[in-house]
Amino acid sequence: MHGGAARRPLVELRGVDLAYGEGEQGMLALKGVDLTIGRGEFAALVGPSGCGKSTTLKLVSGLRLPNAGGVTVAGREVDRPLKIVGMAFQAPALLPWRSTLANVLLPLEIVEPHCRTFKRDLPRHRERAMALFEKVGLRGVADRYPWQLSGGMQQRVSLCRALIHEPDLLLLDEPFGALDAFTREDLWDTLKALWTERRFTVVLVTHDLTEATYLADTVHVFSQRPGRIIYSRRIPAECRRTRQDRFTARFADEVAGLRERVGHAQEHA
Ligand SMILES: Nc1ncnc2c1ncn2[C@@H]1O[C@H](COP(=O)(O)OP(=O)(O)OP(=O)(O)O)[C@@H](O)[C@H]1O
Repeated sequence: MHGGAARRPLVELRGVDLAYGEGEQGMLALKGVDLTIGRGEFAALVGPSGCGKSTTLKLVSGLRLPNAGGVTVAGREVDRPLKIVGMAFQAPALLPWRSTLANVLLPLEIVEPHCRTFKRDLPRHRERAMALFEKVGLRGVADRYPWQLSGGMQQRVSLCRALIHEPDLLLLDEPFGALDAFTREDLWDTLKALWTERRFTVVLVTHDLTEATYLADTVHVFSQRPGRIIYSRRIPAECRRTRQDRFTARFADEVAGLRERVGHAQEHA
């Protein structure tokens, strides 16, 4: 089954190969990847280490171009880095000499077309950042520096920075991987609330099958390298409404089913 096929697709990969390096020195990271993600969908990419999940995000964002096949976002072929995406990674990568607010406003300050009117629009941007802070539980931190914040707070700031320009597409590469379990689970709910309200499209790379099952509409499992998608599973809505849903037999079955597929991919290297 291919999740999102029923909705208007926002992201499409068709027969995509991607190699790092050239000729005999080259290494094929992805081979024949087909993936469709519907507008407003929350997709998770899981699979064995090194199977090409992060590489897939690089292709979607235009940081890498495929050696074969095509990548389209919103119906247009991706042939250069996209400006309509927000991105967040495992390391929050905040600039230590900038306040929290200045970190969050950075994309608006440097990326076209926002940078042209940044000064003029600053009051509006500030207001939007404050509303985001409020939403993600970061009240009162605007003037603090990143090094004055906990790891979980820094990751919340990174999420705000990824969302400040109201992107249609949010790409997340293990954003919760380095956090303790309690903070991670709080952030799941923060992200879920933001997504439920705004319905941007999300592509989340994660090793955590509980996280994938709780957050995503559709989970895609990659094979061992060279990666391709070997299984796509639409997660029933009743598994991921509230945090209590994570403690149900239904949820456990979903996670177990995915674990089996990932295990199978690992065995068939
Ligand atoms: N810039 C690069 N140059 C050369 N090889 C690379 C580069 N980036 C990734 N690779 C290789 O491509 C393969 C896929 O990497 P990628 O980071 O996409 O996998 P992943 O599934 O995200 O891995 P993990 O789950 O361990 O984070 C790996 O073998 C990796 O070593």
